[in-house]
Amino acid sequence: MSMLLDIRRLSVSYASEHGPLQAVRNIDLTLEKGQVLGLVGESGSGKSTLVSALLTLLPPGAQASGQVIYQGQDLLQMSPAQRRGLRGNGIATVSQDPFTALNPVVTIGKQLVAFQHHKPGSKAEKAARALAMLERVGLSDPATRMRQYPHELSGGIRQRVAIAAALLTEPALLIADEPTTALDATTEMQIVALLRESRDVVDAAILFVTHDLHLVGSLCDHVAVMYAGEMVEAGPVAQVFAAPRHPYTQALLACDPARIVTPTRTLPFIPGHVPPPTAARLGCPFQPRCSHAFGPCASEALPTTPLPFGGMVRCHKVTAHA
Ligand SMILES: Nc1ncnc2c1ncn2[C@@H]1O[C@H](COP(=O)(O)OP(=O)(O)OP(=O)(O)O)[C@@H](O)[C@H]1O
Ligand code: NI
Repeated sequence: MSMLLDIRRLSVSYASEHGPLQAVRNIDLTLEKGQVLGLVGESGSGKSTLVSALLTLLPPGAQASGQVIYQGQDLLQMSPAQRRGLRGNGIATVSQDPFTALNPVVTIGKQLVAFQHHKPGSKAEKAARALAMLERVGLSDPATRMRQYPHELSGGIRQRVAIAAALLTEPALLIADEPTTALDATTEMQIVALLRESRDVVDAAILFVTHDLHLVGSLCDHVAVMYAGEMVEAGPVAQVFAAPRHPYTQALLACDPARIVTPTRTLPFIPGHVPPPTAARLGCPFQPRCSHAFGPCASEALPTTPLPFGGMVRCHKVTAHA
């Protein structure tokens, strides 16, 4: 497999009255062609900030440093024009709220044709492709859907249309940031199944952002775990789920409702709080909540330990026992 995305020492800070908010801290992350990577972490861990940085969509006042190398080019160094070209032709996104991707006053059909603006072919050919794609994402009566407006569709159908729109651009990277949060559990599983199939429709890598480890298990082959802006563990899902090394990953897995009794849609619960992004940081961010914490955890910079099958973990306890 070849490298598609190579994030190196990425840090992002937002400006605030109380000084800079360090939302993403020194993250290394890679994504290979064809991989489906789940990015997990509790609310506020910096997942969406990382996604905004790699889409170069950070708000004014935010600062990113490091490198985001996509198909050999550093996105952080590209001109806005270069990035626009790329976004239409390489990276596609599906967000939590498909309304943000769809224009409320234009029919679905017209929008799906417009999404292909940089692709060759006549309008009629593009409309035919749109129709076929709507069928492919599992919509009944796609011809009627083409004539409808976004508000005429249910949330689940809108999300399918948004995925169809993304796939029509034939992306090499599909980024889905909590695409199922607004949906009921049944529709959620249907959308996850659809995303799983999408990797065959186009030859895309998928970055799937969620706080739900259960969804990661059913969709992803790799997982990266963030905590308070830092990457704490990453690796193939099979390895990480079978033998999580970081106490935070262990706690998240232990809290996964699907692994306990009947699945619920509540967030995992670990006692304590995520440190605020304003805090100056020494040692491990999880230390105050960690039952395994010892000497160096509160004061010494986190070591990175490589794991078999390309994984890694950042934990003093792991290094001490290595
Ligand atoms: N535009 C912004 N300005 C200032 N601070 C921000 C901004 N966006 C996010 N933050 C802060 O950055 C930190 C990381 O937020 P982010 O949204 O990236 O986390 P997340 O992991 O995506 O959380 P969630 O699961 O809730 O979506 C949080 O402390 C958040 O309050
Ligand atoms: Ni988010």
